[in-house]
Amino acid sequence: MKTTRAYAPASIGNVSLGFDVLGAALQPVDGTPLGDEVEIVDAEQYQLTVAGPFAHKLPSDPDTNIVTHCYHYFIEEMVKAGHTVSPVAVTLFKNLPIGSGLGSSASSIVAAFYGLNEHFGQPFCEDVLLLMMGELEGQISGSVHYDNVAPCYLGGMTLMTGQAAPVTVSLPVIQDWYWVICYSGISVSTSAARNILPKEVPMATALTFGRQLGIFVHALHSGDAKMAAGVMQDVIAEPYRKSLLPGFDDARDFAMQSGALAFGISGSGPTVFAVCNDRHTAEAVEQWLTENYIQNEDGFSHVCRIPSQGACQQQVEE
Ligand SMILES: Nc1ncnc2c1ncn2[C@@H]1O[C@H](COP(=O)(O)OP(=O)(O)O)[C@@H](O)[C@H]1O
Ligand SMILES: N[C@@H](CCOP(=O)(O)O)C(=O)O
Repeated sequence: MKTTRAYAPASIGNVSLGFDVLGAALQPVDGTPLGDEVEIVDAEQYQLTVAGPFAHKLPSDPDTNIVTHCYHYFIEEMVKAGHTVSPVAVTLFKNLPIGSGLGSSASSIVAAFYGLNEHFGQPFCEDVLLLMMGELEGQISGSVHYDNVAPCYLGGMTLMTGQAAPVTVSLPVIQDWYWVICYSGISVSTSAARNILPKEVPMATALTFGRQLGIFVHALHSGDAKMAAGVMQDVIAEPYRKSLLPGFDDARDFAMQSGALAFGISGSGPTVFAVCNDRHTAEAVEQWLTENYIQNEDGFSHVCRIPSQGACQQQVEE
């Protein structure tokens, strides 16, 4: 019986300066896995089982789990494309907290689509899979955005093109940077955090957004870390969303005074991230955030790098 196991990492959406168009995959430096996993096995009929530390926070009806939606969508597309299909049973290992700002739904979606594509012999190419992933992410958050699914699937830091092919391009990353992330333990719904944003932005904000994104991409390509960090401010979402994040301003003040190069909200929060030049500063910021930003036993923090690999297959235990 064929079994496929797939892992898809956590990610930072927006990265402060690229609302909905910029994202980065995450990998803790200590090697701890930080992402959802799926195991897919040939079966008589479709069935979803959930396991893992955050499984109990998922909707109890498997039909409302995003992984089930991914399965039906994938199978429909296979049939439309003339492929033969056979049912599978899926186990989702829900390792990422829901509503955390770490691309939790994206991680489940990417693990499911990537795993199914591998299981069925890669019927779909990268861009087609990405379009499917974005579509499903849109069903959860209320609008299609690729800033979590793209880095989660492909790894690295990715910039969305707004085109069907390529959906995304990979940016160079500053290899020296450490990315501290801290999840406070509370849940913030992405769709609610989108609804509090104004539907239009003033001209001055649009000009700042465009300038920052252009300069950031230029700085990454020329390896200018100082210039890149200098434009990592969120003029679109953070001014509104930080009211949903208790302790946000204190956390930013501490991180910046401690030598962090940038600080912001990961996705729609409540996870925050700090960019640091060296491991010592990163560990000091992580320790402070652990002691002061975390609000309950679900919270955690990690010092991370941006991995070049995104979703991957894992060895199946016999
Ligand atoms: N496999 C899944 N992973 C995460 N959320 C899921 C999953 N299946 C269904 N959901 C539902 O989707 C919504 C995800 O909320 P959202 O705030 O977008 O999470 P996140 O920002 O962590 O991706 C929640 O209502 C959750 O119950
Ligand atoms: N660009 C999106 C990113 C949401 O990320 P999540 O991890 O909170 O789902 C947004 O800012 O709404």
